[in-house]
Amino acid sequence: MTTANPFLNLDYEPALESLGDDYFDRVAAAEFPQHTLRFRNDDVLQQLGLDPQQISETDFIEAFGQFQAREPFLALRYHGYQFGEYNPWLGDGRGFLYGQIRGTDGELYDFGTKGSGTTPYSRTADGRLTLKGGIREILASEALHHLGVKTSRCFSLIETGEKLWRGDEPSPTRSSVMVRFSKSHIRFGTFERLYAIKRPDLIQKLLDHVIEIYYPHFDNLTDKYLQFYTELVQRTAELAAQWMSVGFCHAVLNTDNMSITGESFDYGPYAFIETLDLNFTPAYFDYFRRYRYSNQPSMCKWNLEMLQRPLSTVLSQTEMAVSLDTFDKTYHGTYRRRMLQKLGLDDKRCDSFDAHATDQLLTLTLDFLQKTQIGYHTFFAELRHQFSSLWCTDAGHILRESSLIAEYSAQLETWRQLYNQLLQKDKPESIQQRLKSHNPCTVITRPTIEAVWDPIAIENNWQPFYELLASLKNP
Ligand SMILES: Nc1ncnc2c1ncn2[C@@H]1O[C@H](COP(=O)(O)OP(=O)(O)OP(=O)(O)O)[C@@H](O)[C@H]1O
Ligand SMILES: [Mg+2]
Repeated sequence: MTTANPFLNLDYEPALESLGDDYFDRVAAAEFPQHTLRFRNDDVLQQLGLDPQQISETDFIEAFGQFQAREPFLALRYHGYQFGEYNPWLGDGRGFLYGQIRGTDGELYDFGTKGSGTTPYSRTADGRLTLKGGIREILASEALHHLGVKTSRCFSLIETGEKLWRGDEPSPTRSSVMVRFSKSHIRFGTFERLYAIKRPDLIQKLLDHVIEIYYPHFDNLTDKYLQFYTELVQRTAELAAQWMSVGFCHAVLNTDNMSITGESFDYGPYAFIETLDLNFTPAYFDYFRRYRYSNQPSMCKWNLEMLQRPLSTVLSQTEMAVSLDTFDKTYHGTYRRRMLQKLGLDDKRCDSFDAHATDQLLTLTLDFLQKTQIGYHTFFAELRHQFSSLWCTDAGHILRESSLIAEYSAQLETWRQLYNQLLQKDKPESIQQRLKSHNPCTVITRPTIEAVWDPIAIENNWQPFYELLASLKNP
């Protein structure tokens, strides 16, 4: 069918569909009573080579709210370990793969929905996404993206005019449908399901597909499966370090929420920390604090270990165990580099000359933030705003003007001396630039999200939300 709607004329590639029906169910989208476009991601349009000026609101609504003139929609099948227990009753219960499309970078991307209606995996639930849930996912993914975290993006959010009932939102609450733009919707749990149903043939076929598309540099190697697992370990360790440094707590690191590309996605009960509280646990239903802030690296590692079971049908578990052992080194290296950048230091130079001093500085900084429980983001924003070249010449000037730390100033003496020593070795302009690019002024802590949700809920005022989004672009 030819149409004027640019979304319907894109060259969708049936990459996953071509694997055959063992991996998904063909489903239909729900019909919604209303369609109001609340968010469109013009950055992503450009990534696809589309001119935002040429794309209208109607184009978005027809394609991603009414789901016109396109098929098949594929609800992907998967299982997963949820809070440590194996759950075979999962799968896309409120979403489907809408289509796969190449970006201008030559990479293949997925459009996947959330809130588009029931599927064979909805169990007793409604297949819907609340408007607030959609807004929270937009804010998380946009914030993380601009903080340099590898993440899925929201492509569109359309309010759909239904009333939904939820235990964790005042109900009835408003409904929406989202389209997400991600590297892949194949999850660790996609492999776990194939292992549970005893289909090693399908595991190998899917693995070949994953390597061909997402790890093509290994495609011709004889040990490509092991190379893939090793790189996935590294990508996941880097992702965990990215979350930890920006103070993000995902909150539901179940294996069905872990991407086979090492990208972050599924922003449900997540929260950014406000202080360096290692036990911070955003999900109220996480009774044992399994997914607390500080446990994220070890949970990612545990998930990678569970993935060894399905992969053991094509790979030696002993070799995978050796690869998994590289997790800690990659995690600590990435975390250290990112934290030094937050302190305005050149992480590369620190590696070569001052490894001991920088490690000590980092330990002192983290100890201070943990003991005092002063604002994590406020502290780093304060470095950004108060920095002056005097800090490089005289330790006494460091944060001297800061009311935030005034009462703790004495505790910071050793820290100041060490910081000054390391700052001396760099140009003030470079330090200032690093402090600026690694420490955002706006962080979407819970109060910040509530502050933009309230005007929407009370008087349908979207302005604060759009302003907050704009501020995330220029952290
Ligand atoms: N409202 C709902 N209706 C139907 N199924 C749901 C609903 N909410 C969650 N599920 C299903 O419950 C399981 C776990 O949900 P989870 O919140 O991790 O994923 P999700 O947020 O729905 O989707 P994604 O992981 O793609 O972001 C999945 O199988 C999901 O499809
Ligand atoms: Mg999920």
